Amino acid sequence: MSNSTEKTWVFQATQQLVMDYDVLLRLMILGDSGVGKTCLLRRFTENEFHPSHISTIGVDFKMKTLEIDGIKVRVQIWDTAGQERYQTITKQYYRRAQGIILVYDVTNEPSFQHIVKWASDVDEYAADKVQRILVGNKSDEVKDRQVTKEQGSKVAQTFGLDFFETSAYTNSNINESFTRLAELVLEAHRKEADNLLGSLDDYLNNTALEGKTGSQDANASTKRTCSC
Ligand SMILES: Nc1nc2c(ncn2[C@@H]2O[C@H](COP(=O)(O)OP(=O)(O)OP(=O)(O)O)[C@@H](O)[C@H]2O)c(=O)[nH]1
Repeated sequence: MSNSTEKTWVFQATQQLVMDYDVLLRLMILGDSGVGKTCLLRRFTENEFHPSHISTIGVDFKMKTLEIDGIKVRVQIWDTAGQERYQTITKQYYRRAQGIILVYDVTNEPSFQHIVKWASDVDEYAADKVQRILVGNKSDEVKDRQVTKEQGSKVAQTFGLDFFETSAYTNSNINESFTRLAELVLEAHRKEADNLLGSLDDYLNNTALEGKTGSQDANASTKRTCSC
């Protein structure tokens, strides 16, 4: 391959990568050790389920692209360790998350009670605008259930969160949960983007008007409008 062909190929490949999505979102999964955070993520990104529990060390992440309202949304999802000893590390990632899934295990009452603690950590360490949903995982475990759907729903209502019961094992409500969180983040940030675009429009309209009324500035305002 000649040098210039190689450069063209690299440019095209890079361009392809760059064009692969419209928006990048950063989501995060929090909850006690063993509630199924890694399994939820693997089911969502790879459609796989692993019956063994290998505790996450620190933070891991996976990516997936979704299409929401015609927008290609690339989601980067951080899977955090539930074990207490990694909390100093994981808390360092909270601030950059735009959306957080708080997970408990419906067969494990203490993991449900700890949701209050996870939610207060989010309040303390995450960004003000962070979007959150509540997930009760392992809904397939009918016999061993300790937390009812109504209890989950009530806590979600108290915190003002959307609520899903999921099963990474049977693939129930997995896409729905992740997609809902991505939608909430998009909504929150779209308002911001719309406001910015609104201000830009106002600015351009005003400078265009100035251009019509004031002869001195006419050229300058036309240039500003064109360069956008
Ligand atoms: N029955 C059932 N088991 C599940 C489900 N999700 C996860 N598990 C099991 O629960 C155990 C823990 O799952 P993990 O995904 O490793 O848990 P985790 O929350 O990532 O744990 P840490 O990394 O220690 O924080 C594993 O044995 C999984 O197979 C589910 O939906 N149904």
